[in-house]
Amino acid sequence: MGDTAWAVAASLLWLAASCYWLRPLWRRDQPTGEYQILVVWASQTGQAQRLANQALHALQAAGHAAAGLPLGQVTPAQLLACRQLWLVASTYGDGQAPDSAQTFEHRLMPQAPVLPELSFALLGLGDSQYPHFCAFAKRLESWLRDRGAQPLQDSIYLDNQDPDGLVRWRASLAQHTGLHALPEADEQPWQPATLLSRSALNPGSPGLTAYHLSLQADALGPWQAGDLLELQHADQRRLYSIANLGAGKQVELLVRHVMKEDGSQGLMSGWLCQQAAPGEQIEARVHHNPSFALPDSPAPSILIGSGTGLAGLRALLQEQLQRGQPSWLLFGERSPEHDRWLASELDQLTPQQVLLQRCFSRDNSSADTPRYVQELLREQPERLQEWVSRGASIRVCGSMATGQAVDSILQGLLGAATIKQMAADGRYRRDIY
Ligand SMILES: Cc1cc2nc3c(=O)[nH]c(=O)nc-3n(C[C@H](O)[C@H](O)[C@H](O)COP(=O)(O)O)c2cc1C
Repeated sequence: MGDTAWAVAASLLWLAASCYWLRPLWRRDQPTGEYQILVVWASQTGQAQRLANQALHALQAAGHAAAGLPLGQVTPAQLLACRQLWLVASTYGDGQAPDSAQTFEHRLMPQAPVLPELSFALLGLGDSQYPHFCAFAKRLESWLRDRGAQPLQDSIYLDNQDPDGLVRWRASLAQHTGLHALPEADEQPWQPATLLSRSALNPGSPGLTAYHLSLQADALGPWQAGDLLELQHADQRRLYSIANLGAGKQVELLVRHVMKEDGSQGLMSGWLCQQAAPGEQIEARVHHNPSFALPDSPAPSILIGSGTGLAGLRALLQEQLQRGQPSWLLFGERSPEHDRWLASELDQLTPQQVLLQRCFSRDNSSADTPRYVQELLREQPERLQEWVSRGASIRVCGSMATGQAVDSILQGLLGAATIKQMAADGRYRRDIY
């Protein structure tokens, strides 16, 4: 093709892309959905999704034509056609929408027409220890009110799964569905799990010791990579990322032995990492977290994390190995001598199976050596582009600080729009804590 032909082709492409992005998203003449009631969730780690599913089952059991879907998949036509919206939304990051709902907030919300025929009930999930409590759910509420939608009741903002708020939400569901006995929350029953083995992952590390634990749990039921295990002991409950695939009856965790500044230890981690002897039992149940699972269609994956964030990434890596798909694993810890976690297992994988890159915050070998995973990533923009263009999904697991630093590098290297689109498509997900 000559230069002129290239220029014409490029202009046509640009015009088509502009028309796509600038097309009116909210049109009343679009084909309408068939459901009068929509139950919609915006969830990062599955809790909002579980509560929304419970609401959906209640509405369906009462004979309503209701459909459930994640906020990121709601189309303008569906919202314009439906009469009642039940919405459960968590807040993530620093007052942000969960990753999968970001496109909805930034692209669809600003363009919405008035919705005076719509009624809504909203349940916000959050934690008041964060400065922007339930901020995303509150933005959704004021957006709906601005658009003329009518609240069915006062919105409920749940602080850390506060039981009173949950009772109010269940009561409002019962009132609107006409059902007296609501289906129980979509929780798994508690099951006994026996501690089988415990080994230190980082003996001699300048950081707190972390352990690789294995628990026998015959009645636990299946789980998939990305799911979490909730443990209950002495009135304490904690959620941990499951570190292995759910084929057998043994569930593995990577747990840091938490020591507080006053010298006391974390109650659950103290029990798991020190007090419990092999053979002792604890109660456990699986929390499904489908949004962190890998997309259904096989593709490469980029797994980024630090510390015990390796747990969730290891389960995903095992799934990739089973699928015969390559992974790029970037793992950060403290000491190059003592923090090569799971080295005997990871180092024997072939470069075709996993491109393994470690970095250490206390690595003094040279001033230029990357110390954090975000620095490792920043050094390799071409490789990142190439993996993403091959359809790779990105999963980030670890501390909030790591998650945010990686996010800003990814936005810088791939562009904010690409990251938003990848989040909406399930190709970019974070499990950070
Ligand atoms: C990394 C992280 C950031 C969070 N940020 C906020 C926040 O800014 N405001 C808030 O109210 N809750 C915040 N939360 C609490 C979650 O909204 C709360 O745990 C919720 O139940 C999660 O629901 P989900 O599993 O559906 O995502 C945060 C939780 C995590 C793990």
